[in-house]
Amino acid sequence: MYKISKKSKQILILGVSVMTILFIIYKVIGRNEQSIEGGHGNRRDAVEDIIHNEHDLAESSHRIEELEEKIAVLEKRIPRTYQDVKYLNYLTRKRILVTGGAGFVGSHLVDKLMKEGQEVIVVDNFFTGRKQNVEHWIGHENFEMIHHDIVHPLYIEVDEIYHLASPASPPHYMQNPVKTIKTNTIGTINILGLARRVNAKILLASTSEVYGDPEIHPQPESYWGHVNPIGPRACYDEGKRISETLTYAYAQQENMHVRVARIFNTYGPRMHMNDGRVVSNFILQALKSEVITIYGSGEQTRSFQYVTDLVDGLVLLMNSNYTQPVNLGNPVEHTINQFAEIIKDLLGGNSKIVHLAEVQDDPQRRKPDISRAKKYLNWEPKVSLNIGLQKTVTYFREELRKFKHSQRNKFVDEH
Ligand SMILES: O=C(O)[C@H]1O[C@H](OP(=O)(O)OP(=O)(O)OC[C@H]2O[C@@H](n3ccc(=O)[nH]c3=O)[C@H](O)[C@@H]2O)[C@H](O)[C@@H](O)[C@@H]1O
Repeated sequence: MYKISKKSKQILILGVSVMTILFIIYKVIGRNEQSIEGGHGNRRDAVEDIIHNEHDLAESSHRIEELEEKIAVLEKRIPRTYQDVKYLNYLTRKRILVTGGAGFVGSHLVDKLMKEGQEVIVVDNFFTGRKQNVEHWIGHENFEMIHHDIVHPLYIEVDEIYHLASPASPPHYMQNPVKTIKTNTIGTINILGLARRVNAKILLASTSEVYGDPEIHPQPESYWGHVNPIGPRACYDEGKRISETLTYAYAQQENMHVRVARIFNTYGPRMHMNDGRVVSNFILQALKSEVITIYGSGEQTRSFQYVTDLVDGLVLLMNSNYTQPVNLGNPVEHTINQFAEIIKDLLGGNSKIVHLAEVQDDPQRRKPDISRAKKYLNWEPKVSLNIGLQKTVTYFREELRKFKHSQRNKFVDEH
């Protein structure tokens, strides 16, 4: 028998093992190479897909741009209808800036000035103002809207300025007190600076809040007020007080034409649903059969004027020669308890009245002495509380309907 030596056996085993290992390594490398090649192929496909998609996207956005241009052209052909405006020739027509012109009061003033035939420029940062308040004038040749925050300087040419820009509802101005102060200090300086540069007459919308929690009743313009300078309302009260100070300082130093209106509680259509002031709160609560919320005892008083009375007064003041502050408000005074009952009676419904915590520094009695406005402007309010509230209720009913409709659509979209 052929005998294999022990050494040869070892060499043979070693050789077979090496061959096996080499074979395994070869197989593994081969597979990897294959997968690398395959990977390259997938990536190439993916890159091609991306290029293809980008091309599609570019083509689609180009097509969308084309369609948008076409829509714009077609829209221009649709005749828009506007409320009638008077025709004024270029000698009598004024260019009037309304800061805060998309707000509740501002937009009613814009309506009045537009109908008079003036050229109106609205400046608003839309913090509390809304485009929908003035959308019925968009596109009119006498109307222009600028999205601008008056804490930055503004350079335009105007003849008159109604300076209304500032949040006015307590929950709104307290929500961002620093912004409220900036608007009423830096913002007012910017607008006074603009008035000085272009020699425009300027009317400042001040407020009954400059009287703070008054110790004199009713409040005449000669009263200096009772304001807590570090309380939660101070951002607005002191903001408006410094606005008045600035206005008269500019008037004296720069020989400018100024007017100051101290506006008392005002209500009407276009108040925001979230305005938070008593008129909108009570009406909405009664319409929704929710509880009517009285802050504190409800024995504090207010005197409510309808917004169109106010804007009539603002325009009369601007056109007068009177330069001292003028109260604009309705002197018919009610306690908040009485006002809640008035709203309940008007709307029927079964809302309950509840008393919540009292608001800090809430003025306890407020009623304007309007003898100045009567004497110098021949102005007094015309719209009774009953008529004004009915118009406001009609507006809020419609707002609620639109809101419910939008909520229903939202629900349908989401499901
Ligand atoms: O409406 C206005 O024109 C004025 O509104 C506010 O002053 P305020 O009188 O405090 O206005 P509201 O928030 O409407 O409050 C009036 C009274 O009703 C009370 N209130 C308000 C809301 C509510 O839900 N329940 C309620 O009892 C308040 O505590 C306050 O005593 C602003 O600070 C003024 O600048 C602005 O000129």
